[in-house]
Amino acid sequence: MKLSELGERKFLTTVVRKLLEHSELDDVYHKDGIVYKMDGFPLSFGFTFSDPYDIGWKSITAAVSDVVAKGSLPNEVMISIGLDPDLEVSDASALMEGIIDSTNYYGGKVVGGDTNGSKKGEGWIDVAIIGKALCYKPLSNAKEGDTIVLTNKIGMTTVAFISFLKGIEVPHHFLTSLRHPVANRYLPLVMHNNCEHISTSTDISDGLLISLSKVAEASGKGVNLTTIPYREDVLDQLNRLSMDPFSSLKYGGEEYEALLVVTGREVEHIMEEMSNWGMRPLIVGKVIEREGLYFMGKKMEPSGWDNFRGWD
Ligand SMILES: Nc1ncnc2c1ncn2[C@@H]1O[C@H](COP(=O)(O)OP(=O)(O)O)[C@@H](O)[C@H]1O
Ligand SMILES: Cc1ncc(C[n+]2csc(CCOP(=O)(O)OP(=O)(O)O)c2C)c(N)n1
Ligand SMILES: [Mg+2]
Repeated sequence: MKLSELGERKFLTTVVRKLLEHSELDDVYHKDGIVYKMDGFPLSFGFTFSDPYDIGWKSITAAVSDVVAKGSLPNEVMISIGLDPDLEVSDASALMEGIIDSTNYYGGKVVGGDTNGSKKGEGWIDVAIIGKALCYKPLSNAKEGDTIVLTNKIGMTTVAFISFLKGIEVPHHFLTSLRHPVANRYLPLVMHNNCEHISTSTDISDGLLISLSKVAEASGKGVNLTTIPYREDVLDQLNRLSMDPFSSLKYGGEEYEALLVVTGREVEHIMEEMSNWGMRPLIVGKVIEREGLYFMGKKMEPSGWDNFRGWD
C-alpha cells in the first residue's frame, strides 16, 4: 500500500505512534515544563506569490503556532534548510532574514541549524523549537460539557485554496494571511492567567475539522461544532464562488489560530481577556459524551489537509 492510499494521519496513528516512547501525538512534546516542537514544509508550499522573506517568516510562524497554542513560549530555535544551488544569494539572505525577524517577534532566538543543497523546486525548511510551558494541557484532557473557543474567525486561506483549485484569480487581500501569517504571541499569557479553567488546546493548522476531531479522539469524547466560524468577507466570497460554507470547511489549513477547550463558567471572562490581547474569540462548539465529530448534532467526517493526499 502506498502512503497516498493510507494518508498522513493514519500513517502517524498506525505506524509512527507504535514506534515512539509515548503514545500521545500532541502538537508539542511536553516534559518538566519544557516543550519540544518540529515542523517543516517544502518551499513549493509558498506558492508563486510569496517572496523569500515571507516564506522564512511563515516557516517560523507555522512551528510557533503549535507552541503558543499549547500555552508555551519559544526559546531556542534551530533551522534546517535545503536550497537550490542556482538560487540568488540575495534571495537566500532574505529567507534567512524572514526566519530571524519572525523568531525575534515571537521572543525566541535562532541558535543554529543545518544547510543542504536541494534539486530545483525541491527545497525545504524544517524548524525545531524548544520552549517554556506556561499552561500545557494534553489533548486527552477535554471533558464532557467543555466549551470550545476559537481565537478568531477564519476562512481567508479557504477562499484562496478553493480559488486555486478552480483556477480562478483570488482577490488580493485573501492572500495576505497565506503570505505573512502571524500567530498571537500573547495567547500563552492569557492561558497562563486562566490555566485551571483550560482543559486542553490545539492549533488549527491542518484545518478546523481535523483539530476538533483530534481533541475528540484523544479524549475518547465527541465534539459538536455549532457554527461555521467564517468571516463575513469570506462568506460573501464563497457565495460568489458558488461554494456553500459547510462543504468549504475541508479546504482549510495554514490558519494559525487556536482552539481553547474551556471548562466551567469562566468562558466569558477568558474571551474578554483574549479580546484585550487583540483576538476576536468566538464559541464554536462543545465537548460531548458521544464519540465522534458532529455539526449541529449530525455526524460528520473530519476532513482537511493531508500531506500525502492534499485536501481529503
Ligand atoms: N516522523 C515523525 N516521527 C515522530 N513523530 C512524528 C513524526 N511526524 C509527526 N510526528 C508526531 O505526530 C504528531 C502529529 O504531527 P503533525 O500532524 O505534524 O502535528 P502538527 O499538525 O501539530 O504540527 C506530533 O506529535 C508529532 O510530533
Ligand atoms: C502549492 C501548495 N499546495 C497546497 C498548499 C496547502 N497547504 C500546505 S501545508 C498545509 C497545512 C498546514 O501546514 P503546517 O502548518 O506546516 O503543518 P503542520 O505540520 O503544523 O500540520 C496546507 C493547507 C500550499 N500551501 N501550497
Ligand atoms: Mg503545525
